[in-house]
Parts: sequence; C-alpha cells; structure tokens
Amino acid sequence: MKKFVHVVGAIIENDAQQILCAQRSKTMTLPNLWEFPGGKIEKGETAEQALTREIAEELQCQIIVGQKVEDTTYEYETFIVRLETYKASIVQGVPVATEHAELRWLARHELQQIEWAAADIPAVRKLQR
Ligand SMILES: Nc1nc2c([nH]c(=O)n2[C@H]2C[C@H](O)[C@@H](COP(=O)(O)OP(=O)(O)OP(=O)(O)O)O2)c(=O)[nH]1
Repeated sequence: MKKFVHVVGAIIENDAQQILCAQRSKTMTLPNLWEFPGGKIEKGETAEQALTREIAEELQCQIIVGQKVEDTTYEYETFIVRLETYKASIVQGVPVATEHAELRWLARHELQQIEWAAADIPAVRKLQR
C-alpha cells in the first residue's frame, strides 16, 4: 500500500500581492518542483499549528494562518498526499531558504511560469481565477 501523508502548505502573500513560491531541492522527493512552503502535520497538531511550526523551521519567520484555500488529495507514483493550503501572512522576519533550492515571489498571473508539484495545481488554479 502507498504511504499516505497529510501536508499543510502556506499561501503567503506580500503587500505587493505576490505569492511566495518555494522550489524543492534536487535531493528532496519531487525534486526541483515548486510548492507552497509547509510540511507534514504531526500527531496531536492542528493544521494551523503544523503550518506555523513548519514555516518557522523552514523559512525562519513567524506567520499567522488565515482562510483555507484548497484541500486536495493526489496520488503520486510512490505515495498519496492530502494537501491543505491556507492563506498566511508574515508577522515577523524575512523568509530564508533553509531547505529549499530557491524562494520566489510571483504575482498570481505569473504562477504558471514555474513547474508545480501536481498536488498544488488546484490551489494554483484557484489563485489565478
Ligand atoms: N510542503 C509541501 N509539500 C508538498 C506540497 N505539494 C506536495 O505534493 N508536497 C509533498 C512533498 C512531500 O513529499 C510532502 C511534504 O513533506 P515535507 O515537507 O515534510 O517534505 P520532505 O521532503 O521533508 O519529506 P519527504 O517527502 O522527503 O518525506 O508533500 C506543497 O505544496 N508543500
């Protein structure tokens, strides 16, 4: 049976209405694909707690979590992911790529310029409507 992971991703928008996109490194699963920063929900955590923790670890900044945007389950070749995405705003710090290959701020109409992880496509489409 395929491994199942429950993941939260942050859709962080800045004052210029750009969204923070994060490129997975070449050594991670789904290498070089772009995603919303975040990660797996650990036992006993709410989605909001997991997202706040992951962003502090990965980007070294503090966020407040807002509205849910999308909830998608996608079956990759080797695992199944349930990705919940939430709007979020940075309340302290400037994002630093401690794990990602690159961070990029893109306007909504520019989001299709990069190659997203498949599970992210419904959320990306919603942002472009
Ligand atoms: N953080 C994040 N992960 C995503 C997104 N879309 C998507 O398919 N994923 C996948 C990639 C990972 O396999 C998993 C998230 O786990 P993680 O953030 O702990 O990633 P990881 O590389 O440290 O873990 P792993 O896959 O090596 O076990 O969900 C997304 O938008 N954000």
